Amino acid sequence: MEKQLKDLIAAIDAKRVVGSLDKRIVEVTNDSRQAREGSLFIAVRGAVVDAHQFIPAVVAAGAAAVVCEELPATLDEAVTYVQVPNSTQAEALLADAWYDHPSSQLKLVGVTGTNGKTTTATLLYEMARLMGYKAGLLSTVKNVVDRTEYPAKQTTPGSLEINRFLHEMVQAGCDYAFMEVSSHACVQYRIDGLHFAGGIFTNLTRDHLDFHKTVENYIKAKKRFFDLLPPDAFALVNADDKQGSVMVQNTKARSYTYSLRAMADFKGRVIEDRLDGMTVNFNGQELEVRFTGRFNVYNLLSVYGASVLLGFPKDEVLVKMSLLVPVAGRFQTMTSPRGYTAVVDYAHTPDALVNVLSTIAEVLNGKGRIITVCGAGGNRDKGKRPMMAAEAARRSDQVILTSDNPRFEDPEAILADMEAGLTPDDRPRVLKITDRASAIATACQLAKPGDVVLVAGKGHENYQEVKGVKHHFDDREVLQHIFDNEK
Ligand SMILES: CC(=O)N[C@H]1[C@@H](OP(=O)(O)OP(=O)(O)OC[C@H]2O[C@@H](n3ccc(=O)[nH]c3=O)[C@H](O)[C@@H]2O)O[C@H](CO)[C@@H](O)[C@@H]1O[C@H](C)C(=O)N[C@@H](C)C(=O)N[C@H](CCC(=O)O)C(=O)O
Ligand SMILES: Nc1ncnc2c1ncn2[C@@H]1O[C@H](COP(=O)(O)OP(=O)(O)OP(=O)(O)O)[C@@H](O)[C@H]1O
Ligand SMILES: N[C@H](CCC[C@H](N)C(=O)O)C(=O)O
Ligand SMILES: [Mg+2]
Repeated sequence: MEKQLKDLIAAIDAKRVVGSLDKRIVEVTNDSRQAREGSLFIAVRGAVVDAHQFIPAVVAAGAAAVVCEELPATLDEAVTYVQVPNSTQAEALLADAWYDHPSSQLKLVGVTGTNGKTTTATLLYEMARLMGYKAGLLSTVKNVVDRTEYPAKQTTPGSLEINRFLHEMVQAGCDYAFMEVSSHACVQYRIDGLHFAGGIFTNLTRDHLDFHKTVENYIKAKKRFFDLLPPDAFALVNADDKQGSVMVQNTKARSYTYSLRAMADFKGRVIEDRLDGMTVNFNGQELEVRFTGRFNVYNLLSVYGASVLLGFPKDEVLVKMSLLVPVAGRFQTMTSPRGYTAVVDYAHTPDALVNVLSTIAEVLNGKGRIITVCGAGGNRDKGKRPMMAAEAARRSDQVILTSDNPRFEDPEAILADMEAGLTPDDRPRVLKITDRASAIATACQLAKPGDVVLVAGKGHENYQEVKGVKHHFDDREVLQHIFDNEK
Protein backbone atom coordinates (compact mmCIF):
# COMPACT_ATOMS: atom_id res chain seq x y z
CA MET A 1 0.00 0.00 0.00
CA GLU A 2 1.19 3.55 -0.74
CA LYS A 3 -0.24 7.01 -0.10
CA GLN A 4 0.79 10.62 -0.63
CA LEU A 5 1.96 12.30 2.56
CA LYS A 6 -0.18 15.39 1.86
CA ASP A 7 -3.35 13.26 1.66
CA LEU A 8 -2.59 11.71 5.03
CA ILE A 9 -1.66 14.98 6.71
CA ALA A 10 -4.96 16.52 5.50
CA ALA A 11 -6.66 14.22 8.00
CA ILE A 12 -4.97 15.74 11.05
CA ASP A 13 -4.64 19.01 12.86
CA ALA A 14 -1.05 19.93 11.91
CA LYS A 15 0.33 22.92 13.83
CA ARG A 16 3.53 23.10 11.84
CA VAL A 17 5.09 21.29 8.90
CA VAL A 18 8.83 21.34 8.17
CA GLY A 19 9.74 19.73 4.85
CA SER A 20 7.90 18.62 1.73
CA LEU A 21 4.45 17.03 1.75
CA ASP A 22 4.98 15.67 -1.78
CA LYS A 23 6.23 12.28 -0.73
CA ARG A 24 5.13 8.72 -0.99
CA ILE A 25 4.52 6.91 2.27
CA VAL A 26 4.76 3.12 2.28
CA GLU A 27 3.78 2.47 5.87
CA VAL A 28 2.39 4.22 8.96
CA THR A 29 3.78 3.03 12.29
CA ASN A 30 4.07 4.08 15.92
CA ASP A 31 6.85 1.59 16.59
CA SER A 32 10.41 2.70 15.84
CA ARG A 33 11.42 -0.95 15.50
CA GLN A 34 9.15 -1.28 12.45
CA ALA A 35 10.27 1.94 10.76
CA ARG A 36 11.97 1.61 7.35
CA GLU A 37 12.60 3.50 4.09
CA GLY A 38 9.43 5.51 3.30
CA SER A 39 7.74 5.08 6.70
CA LEU A 40 5.63 7.68 8.43
CA PHE A 41 6.55 7.40 12.11
CA ILE A 42 4.20 8.75 14.79
CA ALA A 43 6.04 9.60 17.99
CA VAL A 44 3.61 8.95 20.83
CA ARG A 45 4.10 9.97 24.45
CA GLY A 46 3.10 6.61 25.86
CA ALA A 47 2.08 5.33 29.24
CA VAL A 48 5.56 3.81 29.66
CA VAL A 49 7.95 5.49 27.23
CA ASP A 50 8.04 8.73 25.26
CA ALA A 51 8.68 7.67 21.67
CA HIS A 52 10.09 11.12 20.78
CA GLN A 53 13.40 9.62 21.92
CA PHE A 54 13.28 7.19 18.97
CA ILE A 55 13.07 9.90 16.27
CA PRO A 56 16.84 9.79 15.50
CA ALA A 57 16.65 5.99 15.13
CA VAL A 58 13.72 6.10 12.68
CA VAL A 59 15.43 8.85 10.67
CA ALA A 60 18.52 6.64 10.48
CA ALA A 61 16.30 3.77 9.31
CA GLY A 62 15.09 5.91 6.36
CA ALA A 63 11.71 7.16 7.59
CA ALA A 64 10.21 9.71 5.19
CA ALA A 65 8.18 11.63 7.74
CA VAL A 66 7.70 12.03 11.47
CA VAL A 67 4.54 13.16 13.29
CA CYS A 68 5.39 14.45 16.75
CA GLU A 69 4.29 16.82 19.52
CA GLU A 70 7.69 18.44 19.81
CA LEU A 71 10.19 18.91 16.98
CA PRO A 72 13.65 17.44 17.63
CA ALA A 73 16.54 19.89 18.13
CA THR A 74 18.25 18.80 14.91
CA LEU A 75 16.20 18.28 11.80
CA ASP A 76 17.20 16.05 8.90
CA GLU A 77 16.62 17.67 5.50
CA ALA A 78 15.43 14.46 3.90
CA VAL A 79 12.65 14.06 6.48
CA THR A 80 9.33 15.90 6.80
CA TYR A 81 8.37 16.78 10.37
CA VAL A 82 4.74 17.40 11.26
CA GLN A 83 3.99 18.88 14.65
CA VAL A 84 0.60 18.09 16.20
CA PRO A 85 -0.99 18.93 19.57
CA ASN A 86 -1.67 15.26 20.35
CA SER A 87 0.19 12.42 18.62
CA THR A 88 -2.04 9.65 19.95
CA GLN A 89 -5.14 11.34 18.58
CA ALA A 90 -3.31 12.05 15.30
CA GLU A 91 -2.40 8.35 15.16
CA ALA A 92 -6.09 7.39 15.25
CA LEU A 93 -6.98 9.83 12.45
CA LEU A 94 -3.98 8.74 10.36
CA ALA A 95 -4.92 5.09 10.89
CA ASP A 96 -8.41 5.83 9.56
CA ALA A 97 -7.00 7.68 6.53
CA TRP A 98 -4.25 5.13 5.83
CA TYR A 99 -6.76 2.26 5.67
CA ASP A 100 -9.27 4.26 3.52
CA HIS A 101 -11.79 5.03 6.28
CA PRO A 102 -12.83 1.39 6.75
CA SER A 103 -15.34 2.14 9.54
CA SER A 104 -17.38 4.20 7.06
CA GLN A 105 -17.50 1.29 4.63
CA LEU A 106 -19.32 -1.06 6.97
CA LYS A 107 -21.68 -0.69 9.88
CA LEU A 108 -19.62 -0.59 13.07
CA VAL A 109 -21.21 -1.02 16.49
CA GLY A 110 -19.22 -0.47 19.71
CA VAL A 111 -20.07 -1.87 23.13
CA THR A 112 -18.86 -0.25 26.33
CA GLY A 113 -19.52 -0.86 30.05
CA THR A 114 -17.80 -2.61 32.95
CA ASN A 115 -19.25 -6.06 32.31
CA GLY A 116 -20.91 -7.76 29.37
CA LYS A 117 -18.95 -6.19 26.49
CA THR A 118 -17.49 -9.44 25.15
CA THR A 119 -20.79 -11.26 25.54
CA THR A 120 -22.83 -8.54 23.81
CA ALA A 121 -20.37 -7.88 20.96
CA THR A 122 -19.90 -11.61 20.29
CA LEU A 123 -23.63 -12.32 20.27
CA LEU A 124 -24.21 -9.42 17.86
CA TYR A 125 -21.54 -10.83 15.56
CA GLU A 126 -23.31 -14.22 15.72
CA MET A 127 -26.69 -12.56 15.11
CA ALA A 128 -25.44 -10.73 12.00
CA ARG A 129 -24.12 -14.03 10.68
CA LEU A 130 -27.38 -15.80 11.42
CA MET A 131 -29.10 -13.04 9.43
CA GLY A 132 -26.96 -14.04 6.46
CA TYR A 133 -24.40 -11.22 6.60
CA LYS A 134 -20.63 -11.32 6.72
CA ALA A 135 -19.32 -9.70 9.89
CA GLY A 136 -16.23 -9.02 11.96
CA LEU A 137 -15.54 -8.93 15.69
CA LEU A 138 -12.90 -7.25 17.88
CA SER A 139 -13.11 -8.66 21.41
CA THR A 140 -11.16 -9.66 24.51
CA VAL A 141 -11.39 -13.33 23.50
CA LYS A 142 -10.58 -13.11 19.78
CA ASN A 143 -10.61 -10.93 16.70
CA VAL A 144 -12.56 -12.29 13.77
CA VAL A 145 -12.61 -11.21 10.12
CA ASP A 146 -15.64 -12.90 8.57
CA ARG A 147 -14.79 -16.43 9.76
CA THR A 148 -11.02 -16.14 10.14
CA GLU A 149 -9.98 -15.91 13.78
CA TYR A 150 -6.95 -14.08 15.16
CA PRO A 151 -5.76 -14.11 18.78
CA ALA A 152 -6.63 -10.98 20.78
CA LYS A 153 -4.06 -9.33 23.04
CA GLN A 154 -6.36 -6.64 24.38
CA THR A 155 -10.04 -5.81 24.79
CA THR A 156 -9.67 -2.88 22.38
CA PRO A 157 -6.48 -2.83 20.28
CA GLY A 158 -4.56 0.34 19.38
CA SER A 159 -6.01 2.51 16.60
CA LEU A 160 -3.67 1.25 13.87
CA GLU A 161 -4.61 -2.32 14.67
CA ILE A 162 -8.35 -1.54 14.86
CA ASN A 163 -8.27 0.08 11.44
CA ARG A 164 -6.12 -2.69 9.96
CA PHE A 165 -8.69 -5.26 11.09
CA LEU A 166 -11.61 -3.14 9.84
CA HIS A 167 -9.83 -2.75 6.48
CA GLU A 168 -9.43 -6.53 6.27
CA MET A 169 -13.11 -6.90 7.10
CA VAL A 170 -14.05 -4.51 4.28
CA GLN A 171 -11.83 -6.45 1.89
CA ALA A 172 -13.43 -9.72 3.00
CA GLY A 173 -16.85 -8.25 2.15
CA CYS A 174 -18.10 -7.77 5.71
CA ASP A 175 -21.26 -5.68 6.12
CA TYR A 176 -21.02 -5.33 9.89
CA ALA A 177 -18.35 -5.09 12.57
CA PHE A 178 -18.81 -5.31 16.33
CA MET A 179 -16.19 -4.22 18.81
CA GLU A 180 -15.62 -3.78 22.52
CA VAL A 181 -14.77 -0.26 23.57
CA SER A 182 -12.80 -0.34 26.84
CA SER A 183 -12.51 2.71 29.06
CA HIS A 184 -8.73 2.64 28.40
CA ALA A 185 -9.48 2.87 24.68
CA CYS A 186 -11.71 5.93 25.19
CA VAL A 187 -9.07 7.79 27.19
CA GLN A 188 -6.18 6.76 24.96
CA TYR A 189 -7.94 7.95 21.75
CA ARG A 190 -7.93 4.43 20.29
CA ILE A 191 -11.47 4.95 18.90
CA ASP A 192 -11.07 8.49 17.57
CA GLY A 193 -11.82 8.86 13.87
CA LEU A 194 -13.98 5.72 13.77
CA HIS A 195 -17.43 6.10 12.25
CA PHE A 196 -19.84 4.18 14.47
CA ALA A 197 -23.32 3.17 13.34
CA GLY A 198 -24.22 2.49 16.95
CA GLY A 199 -23.00 2.42 20.54
CA ILE A 200 -24.23 0.27 23.41
CA PHE A 201 -23.80 0.85 27.14
CA THR A 202 -24.07 -2.24 29.37
CA ASN A 203 -23.44 -1.09 32.95
CA LEU A 204 -20.95 0.65 35.17
CA THR A 205 -19.55 -0.69 38.42
CA ARG A 206 -16.17 -0.57 40.06
CA ASP A 207 -13.10 -1.57 38.05
CA HIS A 208 -9.83 -0.18 36.71
CA LEU A 209 -9.40 2.48 39.40
CA ASP A 210 -5.66 1.80 39.20
CA PHE A 211 -5.85 3.53 35.82
CA HIS A 212 -8.70 6.05 36.15
CA LYS A 213 -8.09 6.90 39.85
CA THR A 214 -11.71 8.00 40.50
CA VAL A 215 -15.11 6.62 39.54
CA GLU A 216 -15.93 10.06 38.04
CA ASN A 217 -13.01 9.74 35.63
CA TYR A 218 -14.07 6.19 34.79
CA ILE A 219 -17.61 7.40 34.00
CA LYS A 220 -16.25 10.30 31.94
CA ALA A 221 -14.05 7.90 29.97
CA LYS A 222 -17.00 5.75 28.93
CA LYS A 223 -19.20 8.78 28.25
CA ARG A 224 -16.60 10.05 25.78
CA PHE A 225 -17.55 7.18 23.45
CA PHE A 226 -21.16 8.46 23.32
CA ASP A 227 -20.01 12.08 22.97
CA LEU A 228 -18.10 11.03 19.83
CA LEU A 229 -21.03 9.22 18.15
CA PRO A 230 -22.34 10.94 14.97
CA PRO A 231 -26.00 12.02 14.58
CA ASP A 232 -26.82 9.11 12.26
CA ALA A 233 -25.78 6.55 14.89
CA PHE A 234 -27.91 5.00 17.60
CA ALA A 235 -27.00 5.01 21.29
CA LEU A 236 -28.61 2.14 23.16
CA VAL A 237 -28.29 2.33 26.94
CA ASN A 238 -29.30 0.25 29.92
CA ALA A 239 -31.98 2.32 31.66
CA ASP A 240 -31.65 0.23 34.86
CA ASP A 241 -28.09 1.45 35.43
CA LYS A 242 -27.92 4.90 36.92
CA GLN A 243 -25.14 5.88 34.52
CA GLY A 244 -27.31 4.97 31.49
CA SER A 245 -28.80 8.45 31.15
CA VAL A 246 -25.44 10.09 31.97
CA MET A 247 -23.81 8.33 29.01
CA VAL A 248 -26.17 9.97 26.50
CA GLN A 249 -26.38 13.43 28.13
CA ASN A 250 -24.32 15.06 25.37
CA THR A 251 -24.60 12.58 22.54
CA LYS A 252 -25.61 13.64 19.04
CA ALA A 253 -26.81 10.09 18.33
CA ARG A 254 -30.44 8.91 18.51
CA SER A 255 -30.89 7.51 22.05
CA TYR A 256 -32.79 4.34 22.92
CA THR A 257 -33.15 2.41 26.18
CA TYR A 258 -33.49 -1.18 27.32
CA SER A 259 -34.74 -2.25 30.72
CA LEU A 260 -36.05 -5.08 32.87
CA ARG A 261 -37.65 -2.69 35.33
CA ALA A 262 -39.07 0.39 33.64
CA MET A 263 -40.75 1.51 30.43
CA ALA A 264 -38.17 1.35 27.67
CA ASP A 265 -37.82 0.96 23.92
CA PHE A 266 -36.74 -2.61 24.54
CA LYS A 267 -38.39 -4.08 27.60
CA GLY A 268 -37.54 -7.52 28.95
CA ARG A 269 -38.86 -9.83 31.64
CA VAL A 270 -37.61 -13.17 33.03
CA ILE A 271 -40.30 -15.82 33.17
CA GLU A 272 -38.20 -18.81 34.23
CA ASP A 273 -34.49 -19.18 35.09
CA ARG A 274 -32.73 -22.59 34.94
CA LEU A 275 -29.09 -23.83 34.84
CA ASP A 276 -29.46 -24.69 31.14
CA GLY A 277 -31.47 -21.68 29.97
CA MET A 278 -34.32 -19.25 30.55
CA THR A 279 -37.75 -18.33 29.31
CA VAL A 280 -37.93 -14.58 28.77
CA ASN A 281 -40.31 -12.03 27.35
CA PHE A 282 -38.98 -9.27 25.06
CA ASN A 283 -41.40 -6.51 24.04
CA GLY A 284 -44.37 -8.81 24.62
CA GLN A 285 -42.95 -11.87 22.86
CA GLU A 286 -42.02 -14.98 24.81
CA LEU A 287 -38.86 -16.89 23.86
CA GLU A 288 -36.48 -19.59 25.06
CA VAL A 289 -32.80 -18.73 25.37
CA ARG A 290 -29.79 -20.90 26.18
CA PHE A 291 -28.40 -18.49 28.77
CA THR A 292 -28.67 -18.37 32.54
CA GLY A 293 -28.81 -15.38 34.86
CA ARG A 294 -30.53 -12.01 34.94
CA PHE A 295 -27.32 -10.29 33.79
CA ASN A 296 -27.50 -12.27 30.59
CA VAL A 297 -31.06 -11.07 30.02
CA TYR A 298 -29.58 -7.57 29.89
CA ASN A 299 -26.98 -8.73 27.38
CA LEU A 300 -29.59 -10.46 25.24
CA LEU A 301 -31.96 -7.50 25.44
CA SER A 302 -29.29 -5.13 24.17
CA VAL A 303 -28.48 -7.60 21.38
CA TYR A 304 -32.18 -7.66 20.49
CA GLY A 305 -32.40 -3.85 20.59
CA ALA A 306 -29.27 -3.27 18.54
CA SER A 307 -30.35 -5.88 15.98
CA VAL A 308 -33.68 -4.10 15.52
CA LEU A 309 -31.95 -0.70 15.34
CA LEU A 310 -29.63 -2.09 12.66
CA GLY A 311 -32.74 -2.90 10.66
CA PHE A 312 -32.88 -6.68 11.05
CA PRO A 313 -36.54 -7.85 10.93
CA LYS A 314 -37.90 -8.07 14.51
CA ASP A 315 -39.60 -11.45 14.17
CA GLU A 316 -36.55 -13.05 12.60
CA VAL A 317 -34.34 -11.59 15.34
CA LEU A 318 -36.54 -13.17 18.01
CA VAL A 319 -36.34 -16.58 16.33
CA LYS A 320 -32.54 -16.34 16.02
CA MET A 321 -32.16 -15.25 19.67
CA SER A 322 -33.01 -18.82 20.66
CA LEU A 323 -30.08 -20.12 18.61
CA LEU A 324 -27.43 -18.00 20.34
CA VAL A 325 -25.09 -19.85 22.74
CA PRO A 326 -22.90 -18.58 25.62
CA VAL A 327 -19.46 -17.17 24.88
CA ALA A 328 -16.39 -19.25 25.89
CA GLY A 329 -15.65 -18.93 29.61
CA ARG A 330 -18.82 -16.98 30.39
CA PHE A 331 -20.97 -19.11 32.69
CA GLN A 332 -19.56 -22.21 31.00
CA THR A 333 -20.93 -25.26 32.84
CA MET A 334 -19.22 -28.65 33.10
CA THR A 335 -20.72 -31.66 34.86
CA SER A 336 -18.51 -33.90 36.98
CA PRO A 337 -18.92 -37.70 36.89
CA ARG A 338 -19.52 -37.44 40.67
CA GLY A 339 -22.61 -35.31 40.08
CA TYR A 340 -21.59 -31.76 40.94
CA THR A 341 -21.45 -28.91 38.44
CA ALA A 342 -18.50 -26.67 37.74
CA VAL A 343 -19.12 -23.18 36.37
CA VAL A 344 -16.18 -21.41 34.70
CA ASP A 345 -16.84 -17.68 34.54
CA TYR A 346 -14.81 -14.58 33.71
CA ALA A 347 -16.19 -12.65 36.71
CA HIS A 348 -13.25 -10.43 37.71
CA THR A 349 -15.08 -7.54 39.36
CA PRO A 350 -17.11 -7.44 42.61
CA ASP A 351 -20.30 -6.81 40.61
CA ALA A 352 -19.71 -9.72 38.24
CA LEU A 353 -19.13 -12.05 41.22
CA VAL A 354 -22.38 -10.87 42.81
CA ASN A 355 -24.26 -11.53 39.56
CA VAL A 356 -22.82 -14.95 38.94
CA LEU A 357 -23.16 -16.09 42.57
CA SER A 358 -26.73 -14.85 42.89
CA THR A 359 -27.62 -16.59 39.63
CA ILE A 360 -26.17 -19.86 40.94
CA ALA A 361 -27.99 -19.41 44.27
CA GLU A 362 -31.31 -18.75 42.51
CA VAL A 363 -30.96 -21.83 40.35
CA LEU A 364 -29.80 -24.07 43.25
CA ASN A 365 -32.67 -22.78 45.35
CA GLY A 366 -31.09 -24.13 48.55
CA LYS A 367 -30.59 -27.62 47.10
CA GLY A 368 -26.79 -27.63 46.93
CA ARG A 369 -23.77 -25.76 48.24
CA ILE A 370 -21.65 -23.20 46.41
CA ILE A 371 -17.86 -23.54 46.50
CA THR A 372 -16.06 -20.58 44.94
CA VAL A 373 -12.47 -20.44 43.67
CA CYS A 374 -11.34 -16.91 42.88
CA GLY A 375 -8.39 -14.51 42.89
CA ALA A 376 -7.63 -11.01 41.68
CA GLY A 377 -5.21 -9.81 39.02
CA GLY A 378 -1.80 -8.38 39.85
CA ASN A 379 -0.93 -4.84 38.67
CA ARG A 380 -4.63 -4.05 38.43
CA ASP A 381 -7.14 -2.18 40.62
CA LYS A 382 -6.19 -3.04 44.22
CA GLY A 383 -9.36 -1.60 45.73
CA LYS A 384 -11.51 -4.29 44.19
CA ARG A 385 -9.61 -7.12 45.92
CA PRO A 386 -11.18 -7.00 49.43
CA MET A 387 -14.58 -6.37 47.85
CA MET A 388 -14.27 -9.45 45.66
CA ALA A 389 -13.30 -11.65 48.62
CA ALA A 390 -16.17 -10.21 50.69
CA GLU A 391 -18.77 -10.86 47.98
CA ALA A 392 -17.45 -14.36 47.34
CA ALA A 393 -17.55 -15.20 51.06
CA ARG A 394 -20.99 -13.69 51.64
CA ARG A 395 -22.52 -15.62 48.77
CA SER A 396 -20.70 -19.00 48.99
CA ASP A 397 -20.62 -21.85 51.47
CA GLN A 398 -16.88 -22.25 50.97
CA VAL A 399 -14.31 -20.00 49.29
CA ILE A 400 -10.80 -20.80 48.12
CA LEU A 401 -8.77 -17.71 47.41
CA THR A 402 -6.08 -18.29 44.81
CA SER A 403 -3.92 -16.67 42.11
CA ASP A 404 -5.24 -14.98 38.97
CA ASN A 405 -2.42 -13.52 36.87
CA PRO A 406 -0.16 -12.15 39.65
CA ARG A 407 1.85 -10.37 36.92
CA PHE A 408 4.66 -8.45 38.67
CA GLU A 409 3.15 -8.64 42.17
CA ASP A 410 3.74 -11.13 44.97
CA PRO A 411 0.78 -13.58 44.83
CA GLU A 412 0.73 -13.79 48.64
CA ALA A 413 0.39 -10.02 48.92
CA ILE A 414 -2.60 -10.06 46.55
CA LEU A 415 -4.23 -12.76 48.69
CA ALA A 416 -3.57 -10.68 51.80
CA ASP A 417 -5.34 -7.71 50.14
CA MET A 418 -8.30 -9.95 49.39
CA GLU A 419 -8.40 -11.41 52.92
CA ALA A 420 -8.63 -7.91 54.38
CA GLY A 421 -12.21 -7.79 53.06
CA LEU A 422 -13.33 -10.79 55.13
CA THR A 423 -15.36 -10.51 58.34
CA PRO A 424 -14.54 -12.75 61.34
CA ASP A 425 -17.65 -14.76 60.41
CA ASP A 426 -16.35 -15.35 56.88
CA ARG A 427 -12.90 -16.57 57.88
CA PRO A 428 -13.69 -20.17 58.88
CA ARG A 429 -15.21 -20.74 55.41
CA VAL A 430 -12.26 -19.34 53.50
CA LEU A 431 -9.10 -21.21 52.50
CA LYS A 432 -6.05 -19.78 50.81
CA ILE A 433 -4.29 -21.94 48.22
CA THR A 434 -1.90 -19.92 46.06
CA ASP A 435 -1.46 -22.56 43.36
CA ARG A 436 -4.58 -22.30 41.20
CA ALA A 437 -4.63 -25.93 40.02
CA SER A 438 -4.45 -27.14 43.65
CA ALA A 439 -7.17 -24.67 44.63
CA ILE A 440 -9.49 -26.05 41.94
CA ALA A 441 -8.65 -29.65 42.90
CA THR A 442 -9.44 -28.92 46.56
CA ALA A 443 -12.76 -27.29 45.63
CA CYS A 444 -13.69 -30.38 43.62
CA GLN A 445 -12.73 -32.70 46.50
CA LEU A 446 -14.98 -30.71 48.82
CA ALA A 447 -17.93 -30.82 46.38
CA LYS A 448 -20.78 -33.29 46.93
CA PRO A 449 -23.33 -34.33 44.30
CA GLY A 450 -25.67 -31.39 43.59
CA ASP A 451 -23.11 -28.74 44.62
CA VAL A 452 -21.74 -26.07 42.30
CA VAL A 453 -18.03 -25.21 42.07
CA LEU A 454 -17.60 -21.71 40.66
CA VAL A 455 -14.16 -21.10 39.17
CA ALA A 456 -14.10 -17.36 38.60
CA GLY A 457 -11.85 -14.76 37.02
CA LYS A 458 -10.10 -16.36 34.07
CA GLY A 459 -12.94 -17.59 31.84
CA HIS A 460 -11.50 -18.18 28.37
CA GLU A 461 -7.91 -17.30 29.38
CA ASN A 462 -5.44 -20.08 28.70
CA TYR A 463 -2.56 -18.71 30.70
CA GLN A 464 -1.38 -17.68 34.13
CA GLU A 465 0.75 -14.53 33.80
CA VAL A 466 3.69 -14.44 36.21
CA LYS A 467 6.46 -11.85 35.96
CA GLY A 468 5.81 -11.08 32.30
CA VAL A 469 5.60 -14.74 31.25
CA LYS A 470 2.31 -16.35 30.26
CA HIS A 471 2.38 -19.98 31.43
CA HIS A 472 -0.22 -22.26 29.84
CA PHE A 473 -3.15 -22.62 32.23
CA ASP A 474 -6.80 -23.25 31.47
CA ASP A 475 -9.45 -23.62 34.21
CA ARG A 476 -11.53 -25.82 31.91
CA GLU A 477 -8.62 -28.16 31.16
CA VAL A 478 -7.79 -28.46 34.87
CA LEU A 479 -11.42 -29.33 35.63
CA GLN A 480 -11.59 -31.84 32.78
CA HIS A 481 -8.45 -33.54 34.08
CA ILE A 482 -9.99 -33.78 37.57
CA PHE A 483 -13.24 -35.16 36.09
CA ASP A 484 -11.29 -37.76 34.04
CA ASN A 485 -9.71 -39.05 37.26
CA GLU A 486 -13.11 -39.26 38.96
CA LYS A 487 -14.38 -41.84 36.45
C1 LIG B 1 -0.26 0.97 29.96
C2 LIG B 1 -1.13 1.21 28.78
O1 LIG B 1 -2.27 1.58 28.91
N1 LIG B 1 -0.59 0.96 27.58
C3 LIG B 1 -1.35 1.11 26.36
C4 LIG B 1 -0.77 2.23 25.54
O2 LIG B 1 0.56 1.92 25.28
P1 LIG B 1 1.56 3.06 24.97
O3 LIG B 1 1.51 3.40 23.53
O4 LIG B 1 1.31 4.16 25.92
O5 LIG B 1 2.89 2.23 25.25
P2 LIG B 1 4.38 2.63 25.60
O6 LIG B 1 5.03 1.34 25.91
O7 LIG B 1 4.46 3.74 26.57
O8 LIG B 1 5.01 3.09 24.22
C5 LIG B 1 4.81 4.39 23.68
C6 LIG B 1 5.13 4.35 22.22
O9 LIG B 1 6.52 4.03 22.05
C7 LIG B 1 6.65 3.15 20.98
N2 LIG B 1 7.94 2.46 21.09
C8 LIG B 1 8.24 1.71 22.19
C9 LIG B 1 9.45 1.06 22.27
C10 LIG B 1 10.39 1.18 21.23
O10 LIG B 1 11.49 0.64 21.21
N3 LIG B 1 10.05 1.95 20.16
C11 LIG B 1 8.85 2.59 20.07
O11 LIG B 1 8.60 3.27 19.08
C12 LIG B 1 5.44 2.26 21.07
O12 LIG B 1 5.17 1.62 19.84
C13 LIG B 1 4.38 3.28 21.47
O13 LIG B 1 3.79 3.85 20.33
O14 LIG B 1 -1.46 2.39 24.32
C14 LIG B 1 -1.44 1.21 23.50
C15 LIG B 1 -2.23 1.53 22.23
O15 LIG B 1 -3.40 2.20 22.53
C16 LIG B 1 -2.06 0.05 24.25
O16 LIG B 1 -2.01 -1.10 23.46
C17 LIG B 1 -1.32 -0.17 25.57
O17 LIG B 1 -2.02 -1.16 26.29
C18 LIG B 1 -1.24 -2.08 27.11
C19 LIG B 1 -0.65 -3.18 26.23
C20 LIG B 1 -2.15 -2.69 28.19
O18 LIG B 1 -1.87 -3.72 28.76
N4 LIG B 1 -3.25 -2.07 28.49
C21 LIG B 1 -4.29 -2.55 29.39
C22 LIG B 1 -4.24 -1.88 30.74
C23 LIG B 1 -5.59 -2.22 28.69
O19 LIG B 1 -5.58 -1.40 27.77
N5 LIG B 1 -6.70 -2.83 29.06
C24 LIG B 1 -7.94 -2.48 28.41
C25 LIG B 1 -9.19 -2.88 29.10
C26 LIG B 1 -9.32 -4.12 29.89
C27 LIG B 1 -10.73 -4.30 30.45
O20 LIG B 1 -11.68 -3.56 30.11
O21 LIG B 1 -10.88 -5.19 31.26
C28 LIG B 1 -7.96 -3.04 26.98
O22 LIG B 1 -8.62 -2.39 26.15
O23 LIG B 1 -7.38 -4.09 26.74
N1 LIG C 1 -24.55 -7.56 31.65
C1 LIG C 1 -23.80 -7.97 32.66
N2 LIG C 1 -23.91 -7.40 33.87
C2 LIG C 1 -23.13 -7.78 34.89
N3 LIG C 1 -22.23 -8.78 34.83
C3 LIG C 1 -22.06 -9.40 33.65
C4 LIG C 1 -22.84 -9.02 32.50
N4 LIG C 1 -22.46 -9.80 31.48
C5 LIG C 1 -21.49 -10.59 31.93
N5 LIG C 1 -21.25 -10.38 33.25
C6 LIG C 1 -20.22 -10.99 34.11
O1 LIG C 1 -18.98 -10.40 33.74
C7 LIG C 1 -18.06 -11.40 33.25
C8 LIG C 1 -17.34 -10.87 32.03
O2 LIG C 1 -18.26 -10.77 30.96
P1 LIG C 1 -17.77 -10.23 29.56
O3 LIG C 1 -16.53 -10.91 29.21
O4 LIG C 1 -18.90 -10.27 28.60
O5 LIG C 1 -17.47 -8.71 30.00
P2 LIG C 1 -16.43 -7.65 29.44
O6 LIG C 1 -17.11 -6.35 29.67
O7 LIG C 1 -16.11 -7.97 28.06
O8 LIG C 1 -15.13 -7.79 30.34
P3 LIG C 1 -13.63 -7.14 30.03
O9 LIG C 1 -13.66 -5.82 30.69
O10 LIG C 1 -12.67 -8.02 30.66
O11 LIG C 1 -13.47 -7.05 28.56
C9 LIG C 1 -18.93 -12.62 32.94
O12 LIG C 1 -18.17 -13.78 33.06
C10 LIG C 1 -20.04 -12.50 33.96
O13 LIG C 1 -19.57 -12.94 35.20
N1 LIG D 1 -9.25 -7.17 30.85
C1 LIG D 1 -9.18 -7.33 32.27
C2 LIG D 1 -9.28 -8.78 32.55
C3 LIG D 1 -8.98 -9.25 33.95
C4 LIG D 1 -9.00 -10.74 34.05
C5 LIG D 1 -8.33 -11.33 35.23
N2 LIG D 1 -8.05 -12.69 34.91
C6 LIG D 1 -7.05 -10.57 35.59
O1 LIG D 1 -6.02 -10.93 35.06
O2 LIG D 1 -7.11 -9.65 36.40
C7 LIG D 1 -7.90 -6.70 32.80
O3 LIG D 1 -6.87 -6.81 32.16
O4 LIG D 1 -7.97 -6.05 33.84
MG1 LIG E 1 -14.27 -8.09 27.16
